[in-house]
Amino acid sequence: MEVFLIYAVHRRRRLGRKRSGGNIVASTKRKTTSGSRSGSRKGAPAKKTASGAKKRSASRNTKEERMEPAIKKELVILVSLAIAVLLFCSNLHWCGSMGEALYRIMRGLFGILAYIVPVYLFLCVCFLLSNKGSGRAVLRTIVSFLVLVVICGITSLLAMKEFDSAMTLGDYYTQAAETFGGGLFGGLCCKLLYPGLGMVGSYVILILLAAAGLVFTTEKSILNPIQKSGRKVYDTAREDMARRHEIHAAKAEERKRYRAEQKIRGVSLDTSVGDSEKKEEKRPEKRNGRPNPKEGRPETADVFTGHIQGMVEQDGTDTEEAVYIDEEAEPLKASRVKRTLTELEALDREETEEGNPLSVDYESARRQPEFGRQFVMTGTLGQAETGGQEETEEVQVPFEEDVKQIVTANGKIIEVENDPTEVDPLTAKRASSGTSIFREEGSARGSSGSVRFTEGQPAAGGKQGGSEEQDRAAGAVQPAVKKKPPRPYAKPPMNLLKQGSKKMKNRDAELRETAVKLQRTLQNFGVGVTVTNISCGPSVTRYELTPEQGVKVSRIVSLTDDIKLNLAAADVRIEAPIPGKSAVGIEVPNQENMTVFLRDVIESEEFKKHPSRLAFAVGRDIGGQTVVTDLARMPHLLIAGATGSGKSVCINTLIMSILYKADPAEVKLIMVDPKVVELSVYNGIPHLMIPVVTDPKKAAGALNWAVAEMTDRYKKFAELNVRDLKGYNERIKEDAGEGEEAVPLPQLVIIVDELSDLMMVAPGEVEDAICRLAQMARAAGIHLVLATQRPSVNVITGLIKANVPSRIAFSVSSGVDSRTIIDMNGAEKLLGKGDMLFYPSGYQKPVRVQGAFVSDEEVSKVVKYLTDHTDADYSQEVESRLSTSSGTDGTGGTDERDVYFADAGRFIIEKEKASIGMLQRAFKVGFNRAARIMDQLAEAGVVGEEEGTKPRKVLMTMEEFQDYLD
Ligand SMILES: Nc1ncnc2c1ncn2[C@@H]1O[C@H](COP(=O)(O)OP(=O)(O)OP(=O)(O)O)[C@@H](O)[C@H]1O
Repeated sequence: MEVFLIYAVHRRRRLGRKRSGGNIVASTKRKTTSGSRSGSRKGAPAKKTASGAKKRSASRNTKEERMEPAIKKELVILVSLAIAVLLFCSNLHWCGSMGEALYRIMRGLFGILAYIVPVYLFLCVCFLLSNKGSGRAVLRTIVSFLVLVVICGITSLLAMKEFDSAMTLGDYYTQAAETFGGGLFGGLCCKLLYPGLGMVGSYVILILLAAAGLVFTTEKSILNPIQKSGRKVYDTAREDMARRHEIHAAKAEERKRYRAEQKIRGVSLDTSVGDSEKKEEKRPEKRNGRPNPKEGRPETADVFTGHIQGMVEQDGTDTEEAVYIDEEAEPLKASRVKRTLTELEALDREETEEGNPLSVDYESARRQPEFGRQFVMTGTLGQAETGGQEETEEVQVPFEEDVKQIVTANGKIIEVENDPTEVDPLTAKRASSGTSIFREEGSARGSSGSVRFTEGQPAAGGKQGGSEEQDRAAGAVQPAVKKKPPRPYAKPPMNLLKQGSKKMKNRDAELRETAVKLQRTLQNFGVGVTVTNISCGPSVTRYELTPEQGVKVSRIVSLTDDIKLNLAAADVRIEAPIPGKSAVGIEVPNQENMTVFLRDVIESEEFKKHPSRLAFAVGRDIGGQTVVTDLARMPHLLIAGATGSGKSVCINTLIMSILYKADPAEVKLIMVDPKVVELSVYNGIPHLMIPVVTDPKKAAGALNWAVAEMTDRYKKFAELNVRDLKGYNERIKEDAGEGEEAVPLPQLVIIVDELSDLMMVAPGEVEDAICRLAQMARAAGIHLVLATQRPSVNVITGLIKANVPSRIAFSVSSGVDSRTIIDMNGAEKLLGKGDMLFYPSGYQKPVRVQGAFVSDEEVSKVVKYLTDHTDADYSQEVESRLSTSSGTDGTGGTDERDVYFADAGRFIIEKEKASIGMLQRAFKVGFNRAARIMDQLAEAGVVGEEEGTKPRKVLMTMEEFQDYLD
């Protein structure tokens, strides 16, 4: 044991000494005291004294041993420093004759480098001392000396004018002591290299040697900094390039924005010289900022990317009124101006050929029946232009909504009888036979004549033109009487809709990370799964998991909350299992939602190639696939979801799909919007059968009309012995004789936004009509789309549900609501904003889809386009039926009061409380009937109006009520 202790102490001392001197001292001291203590314990004082002295001397010896090298080192440093300083001072001639001698030696050996030699020597000494015993340090020092020698050689070469082979090393020594040079060592290098390599070769070799020596001595690469600085230069260049790109893009953006801001600022076809001068003054302001205003007249209307720049010149006078229209922002105007400019070209050509501007006017006016609403303009030309003769002219002036007032260049004012906004200045130009018309809002430049406008018919063919010519010959104004043929349906252009960005963010890493997390989370709970597939949709990503053998699917479902917690997801929906796959789907919301723009879906092949006129661009599914369905096959659709979940947007996409796919002759729409604000925007489109119905009472009438129409259609089908609308339309086409035109029956879509409002007003009637339609209308080509915010059983009754097989569930607040809509949970986990469960008839399970998005602005643009290009074609028959049915819908009239009306009134007055539930219980009636009775009581003034959740006020006493009944 003792042996072991001694060994341990000894070892510690050795270790301590290795680590640091201080520690060694401490351990030695400890050892000494412990030794003395043990000695005293043994009780041998003499022995103790002797051994103590021995040990003290031993310790002193050790101390000395240890101190010696340190002092030596210090001494060496001090001495070398002294020598270095002495040499340095000698170089500066401060050290007398001895210093001079040293200086001469150093100059003789190293030449001009003698000044750095003292410093070099001192550094070498320090370096060698601190790396004592290291062979490599010695080698590096030697190499550094060689580097010094090589530098001396370079200095010699620099100092040398011509190489003198006769010079000895002694000459170099003495010469360098007096002049600039590399000294003896420099001379040695020159003598060795110069004869063989010449000046350049010697330089190259010496520089390379110096570089190599420096690299070896310093152990630092000299190429690294070069590389680094090269990279720096490259990076700076790249940054510069990127900045230039940015600036360029910003400029391009700015130019684009500027063009987009351009509107038609006016089109001047002025020809008078005086006016052209005035315009000269205006020009700089109008041109300001425009890109390259052209001079002279272009051959054709100049069309460049997204813009049209037209320039019109008359009688050789450059009027330089350019037309700037953003084709994207104002496609209607753009196309109109394009057309008008082409016509003007043709007109001017004809003017040149025939020299008769007036006849050209009529010809060109006749050539454009597509402007639709047209006017016959008659007027008297001013004296100045006609040379004192008064002339009456007629011209077809197409519709142009922006023009407020028209004043001819010569100061004529055109009075517009109908609506002054319906005049196109470009076409009006023709009226003044070569003189121009200048548009200026609210200003007139004197008047010497007037032009009167009367609403007329569009010129149709040569017949009309002929009569106009006769009229002109007679100088009389004849309003046209021919019935206006309907304008053909012009499908709205695609650029009215917004396009989504095609760029997809690379989310691979994120998806993989989530998949690993998901797998690990389930494994932590003892559920072994493997993620086999990931489908990344616009708003949700589905991870498909394959459970290991023996894992129950229900265990995965029960871990929903833990998955949510571990993935930090707002909500996850588990589809266990995915229909048709042996996998469980876990749907995790994306961090960033991607909007699916309607245009992208409408432009997809699926939609374009869809044969049905009722193709409905629904959106994109979880795999990013476009979902397009056929409303005719659904055949009725129920859309339900909480407020703000995306129902109205969905209805808008459905309507827009129809507008982009079907002609009004093929599909007609009836829209019911008790909320007033949602669908009223569509008023005026040619597909509408009647203006959007906003009165819930009329809505019941509209549904009843649809039932009557359905019955009527079935009768027609029976007459022709066909089964459905398709068969009927084919048959009448076949049966139509030559020259006869078959009028096919259109498909009819009835859209109700907010069914609950209708159910409140006329529950029985609405439910009956809906059920009858839902049961039978498919073959008659009548389809229902019902939307509601309240997925309660009072609104979506069992009957309605049974007869409306296709459903779309948007986000709802509870599983109960979800079950009311799609008979299963799931919609409560949706994210809102168009995230839907799409469950058309024929599907086994609902499919999660991100609905297409169309904004209100896009809808307004499309509607405006349609109202501008086609006429609304409302059915007078349906309208008149609705207006007569609104008062007798069976809910409000006193004749149709419920049999319980009087009893219910008395009951409520007695209880002094008016609640539908109370009536239900007291009279054992259903909610709808009780609500109807309550409405009748409110109408009679027995109870007040609904006040949200508060009960209605009771307003009559029993006597008053009795008086009322009497
Ligand atoms: N498919 C979609 N893509 C992106 N955002 C959508 C989508 N559908 C709806 N939204 C967003 O949700 C908002 C509300 O949508 P919407 O007006 O259709 O809800 P709603 O269910 O009709 O509400 P309410 O019943 O109160 O009228 C929209 O303004 C839009 O910002």
